[in-house]
Amino acid sequence: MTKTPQTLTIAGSDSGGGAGIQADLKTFQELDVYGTSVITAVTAQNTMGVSAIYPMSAQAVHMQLEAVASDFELTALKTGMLFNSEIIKEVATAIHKFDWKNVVVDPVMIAKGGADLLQQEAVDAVKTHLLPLALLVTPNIPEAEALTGIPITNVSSRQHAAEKILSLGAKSVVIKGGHAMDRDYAEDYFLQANGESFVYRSARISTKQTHGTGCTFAAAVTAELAKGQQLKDAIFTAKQFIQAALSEPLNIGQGHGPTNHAAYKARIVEKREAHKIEVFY
Ligand SMILES: Nc1ncnc2c1ncn2[C@@H]1O[C@H](COP(=O)(O)OP(=O)(O)O)[C@@H](O)[C@H]1O
Ligand SMILES: Cc1ncc(COP(=O)(O)OP(=O)(O)O)c(N)n1
Repeated sequence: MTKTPQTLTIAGSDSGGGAGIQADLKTFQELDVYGTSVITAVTAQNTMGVSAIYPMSAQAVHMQLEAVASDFELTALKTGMLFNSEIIKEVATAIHKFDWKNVVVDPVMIAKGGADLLQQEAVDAVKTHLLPLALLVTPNIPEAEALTGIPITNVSSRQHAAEKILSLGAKSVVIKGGHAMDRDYAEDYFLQANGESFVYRSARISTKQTHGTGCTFAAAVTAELAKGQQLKDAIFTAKQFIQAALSEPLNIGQGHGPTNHAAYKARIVEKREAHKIEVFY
């Protein structure tokens, strides 16, 4: 009997359900993998912003990691909001100890409303302890700039930043283009250590319902890796997943509403020419 692929998200809880652990588990479910979770922080959050953050102790994170490791056969995992360097070190130690593969690092730093989801002191810990363990790192443009110190203003600086992230030890990187609002497309740039690169481009959807796009994208890549997909195919599926999730808004909440995780299964992207994903080499 074939086993359901088992995955893990190590991230913060979003009480509004649009990002963090909640977005990850919904994405795992929609893509037919079993999701486990290690909660690093509890945020009081809704579509209008983050009003409080309660980080878990390193010991609480440690015990959750041990519990998951002792019972599940993980074939991929992702990290999201890790908040401080103590938690980052605990997570890195577990990845080493349990020899977990297919590690997707979403270097979450700042929420849409401006709240710090990673303490400033912890940026170096992400670079030193986590990036060398990553099969894939998925920064948005501001996160890639913070990791590299390179302002991303054009295709060439984006490539330069991606190269610098690989030089920190990650095996591959995708710099997501959601923040390049001046374009009528949303373009993600992928580069891996052997020099191979791809650009994934879709039409930019004009919507306020964008809360949790980054978490959902990284969770979709993780789910596909857990099923044994090649990295570049997993990223393609994730791009389709987020395009569908953005194109069928739920219109929930008064601020930046959540994306619609259920839309991908309805195969909306494949049916609409305007929502096709183009891949450039
Ligand atoms: N308005 C949009 N239309 C289409 N795709 C988008 C839009 N905004 C973001 N995306 C896609 O969502 C994913 C997450 O990107 P981004 O918003 O940059 O990350 P984050 O949520 O971490 O800031 C990427 O695949 C990006 O191309
Ligand atoms: C608990 C928690 N984790 C991560 C985020 C950031 O999510 P992201 O997908 O980058 O989306 P936005 O914050 O840009 O909507 C979060 N807000 N909360």
